[in-house]
Amino acid sequence: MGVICWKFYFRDKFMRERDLKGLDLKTGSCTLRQLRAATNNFDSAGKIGEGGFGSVYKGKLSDGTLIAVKQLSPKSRQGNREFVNEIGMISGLQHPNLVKLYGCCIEGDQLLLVYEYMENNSLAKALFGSETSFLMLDWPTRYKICVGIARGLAFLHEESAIRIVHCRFFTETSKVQMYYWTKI
Ligand SMILES: Nc1ncnc2c1ncn2[C@@H]1O[C@H](COP(=O)(O)OP(=O)(O)OP(=O)(O)O)[C@@H](O)[C@H]1O
Repeated sequence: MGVICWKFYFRDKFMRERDLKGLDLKTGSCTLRQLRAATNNFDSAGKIGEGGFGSVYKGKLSDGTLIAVKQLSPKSRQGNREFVNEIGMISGLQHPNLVKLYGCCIEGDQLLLVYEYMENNSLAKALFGSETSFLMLDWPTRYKICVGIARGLAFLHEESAIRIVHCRFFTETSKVQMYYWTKI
């Protein structure tokens, strides 16, 4: 049994490394050590969400930049291949209404994506969250949020170098920055 697990582990690791080598990444890379330091060793107190890939942690780099670190869970419904696709697709995309990808980290069995931190978390939490995350949004602000989302989607669908159809769009997938600047 142990030998089979060992074989699968190394097969997965090899395939992931092979997939990543083929990608022309237009993003930086971070070390696991940097991200451990930034997130206080992935302290559960700093966990800000859970998505299809796994947990998301708030962190602070040594230069003071706030970041959101997505950690691929070994039990992730989405697999290594989707993770690699996400890096490949979004690493080259830039738009004011897309969350910036600062870099990624592939070390040992850890797969991590590092994004700009969005102060007000997800739109879902702003609209339907608990007392601490709920935001009182007036109609002009809601309108501004909708326009931001529409601009981001229009960019992905029609303006970016590679056309991307966002198939999983929910209030959870849009993030709200300070002053209600919305990004997807
Ligand atoms: N950049 C960020 N800044 C602040 N909070 C974030 C950020 N990214 C994710 N989060 C929080 O983590 C949660 C999960 O995000 P995540 O992007 O992993 O999942 P998702 O939005 O469902 O998309 P997917 O799983 O398809 O990548 C979000 O709902 C939000 O609460």
